[in-house]
Amino acid sequence: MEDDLETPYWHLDRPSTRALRRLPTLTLPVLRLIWESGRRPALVILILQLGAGVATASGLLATAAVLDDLLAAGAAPDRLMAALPSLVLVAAIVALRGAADAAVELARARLEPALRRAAEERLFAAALGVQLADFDDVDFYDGLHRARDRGLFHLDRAVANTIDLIGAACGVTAAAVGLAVLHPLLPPLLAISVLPEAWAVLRAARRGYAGMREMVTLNRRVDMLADLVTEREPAAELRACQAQPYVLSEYRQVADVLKAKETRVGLSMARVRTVGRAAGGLAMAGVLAVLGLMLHDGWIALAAAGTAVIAVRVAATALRQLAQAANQLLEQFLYVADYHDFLADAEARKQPAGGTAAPRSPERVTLHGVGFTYPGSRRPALREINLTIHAGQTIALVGENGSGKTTLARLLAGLYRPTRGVVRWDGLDTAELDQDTLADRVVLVPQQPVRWPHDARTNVRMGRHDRRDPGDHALREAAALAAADDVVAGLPAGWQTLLSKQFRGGHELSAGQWQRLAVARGLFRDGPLLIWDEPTAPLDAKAEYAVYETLRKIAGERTVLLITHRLTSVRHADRIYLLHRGAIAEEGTHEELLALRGRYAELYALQTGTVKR
Ligand SMILES: Nc1ncnc2c1ncn2[C@@H]1O[C@H](COP(=O)(O)OP(=O)(O)OP(=O)(O)O)[C@@H](O)[C@H]1O
Repeated sequence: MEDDLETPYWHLDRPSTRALRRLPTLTLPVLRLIWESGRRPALVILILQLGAGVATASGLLATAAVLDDLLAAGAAPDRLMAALPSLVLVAAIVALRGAADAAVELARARLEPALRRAAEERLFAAALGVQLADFDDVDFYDGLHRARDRGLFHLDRAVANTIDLIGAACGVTAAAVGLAVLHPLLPPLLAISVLPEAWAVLRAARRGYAGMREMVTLNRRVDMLADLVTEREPAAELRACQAQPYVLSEYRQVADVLKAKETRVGLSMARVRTVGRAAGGLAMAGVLAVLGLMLHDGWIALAAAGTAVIAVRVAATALRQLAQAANQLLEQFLYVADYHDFLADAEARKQPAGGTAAPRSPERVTLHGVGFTYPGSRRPALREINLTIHAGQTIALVGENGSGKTTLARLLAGLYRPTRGVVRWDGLDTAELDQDTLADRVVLVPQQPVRWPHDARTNVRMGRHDRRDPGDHALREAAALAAADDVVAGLPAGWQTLLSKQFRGGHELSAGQWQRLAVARGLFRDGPLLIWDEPTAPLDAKAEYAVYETLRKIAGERTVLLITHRLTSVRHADRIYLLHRGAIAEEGTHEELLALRGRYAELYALQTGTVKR
């Protein structure tokens, strides 16, 4: 198990040091995103941070003036009166700084949601813009999930940290400038006083970063287990298999290793910080001693020395914040790099828009020597497929599990592009057709339809969401033809019933009821080429009969491609293709295939109980 944890099969994302090296180049896209999504609040924040820096520097100088007046010779009331204007100035600057900090908070409240929204939309648009085959590409899929689950989250925090970083940098600079004005020797003294702690913070950051890289895969495994334990989908089977103890023990194995690693890294970071703090204390004592000497030898006035002590403390605090923000940014940029890599990858995969419009209602769909291999697979899922479908025909695809039926249906629907050969619509290569118009002509009712977490109406209308349907006539007709009207009639709020148990008031349907809605969705979509992939598998006999009646009614007006394991349902098809291991093994009408006495005849005999023993 330990070995499995170190080199696990679920280790898809290899953590790398690239983010560290790419830090400068990664900052640019983040800044661009800030600029594009929240220019005004970003500018306000920048100006306010600079203003706060100037206020800090002037505050220090005004403090020096106050001390100067207070420490001058003369009666105490006179000295106080002399210091009063500078005191008022210090108070005003402190108030201004406070106001600037509050205004930064307000601007942040505007910037961060705007940025999150923009980043999310980019990710969604990129994911929606790629082709189906990209989702079968493990690298792409993993990149998408890293970008979604961690990239977005850390992008948000990276922006917050960038703001803190700028604020802290302004604070350090302001303190250094204030000190330089008091005496040119003071900024180097400041540097000496903060160096040990800066070293410690950076060193601790590097250890934390290295530890985080080690733990990426373990955390990923815990995330996977968390999904398994908390999601609704696996909940039933997990319990039915009584797999709870197994899942919990698997969690413990990973979590124990994770805990040990986290503790080791945490302790090591704490040790480095403690050493840094101790060294920082010593350095500060040294600085104070040097200040004392300067004071003793008359290099610096008492008031300036007092201010210098305040300035060094201000700078040390700001520097600590700066190092902390930089430290967190190092980690966050690793994930931000994932986000940007995903966007770049999706952009490269995006299909160029345009091309010739697909025929409105193709007369002939032909496949010439078509083959298809899934990304990352060695064995082709389809080989040398040659077939022609004429308008108005009903074609059936049959064959054993895994023989390639769904893959072929998706190729015909234009969802996959052949890796060999060509698909033509009326002689036109579909790869060169405008993909939007191609998709527009196709209706696909898939094997596992989406259960849209919306109301029943939207579930059906989603087939063609922009279809105008005054009075819901088409909606009701599609529902009646798919035997989905009964389902809707039984819902507590009819068409308005929310179909998702994940939300309050949601209603759950049975597998067959969902399937009826999916068939209704396909009928509502309407189009010249209908592809039905196992449309009736979970349906009861009555609903199945209704669906096949509908199919028979619309056959002739539409071209229908039907995939099913129930051979009795395809007897009337104009042509039946039997797939075996990705190739067409037999083809013909039902009678021709029976006469062949091959695989089809054997399967048919098995299903109808007429098999000879
Ligand atoms: N997303 C995928 N990535 C890689 N290989 C896949 C993918 N989907 C299917 N395959 C493989 O392609 C082959 C054909 O699968 P396909 O789903 O087309 O079969 P099918 O005939 O529709 O099966 P069934 O009757 O079980 O629905 C199978 O060997 C399967 O393992």
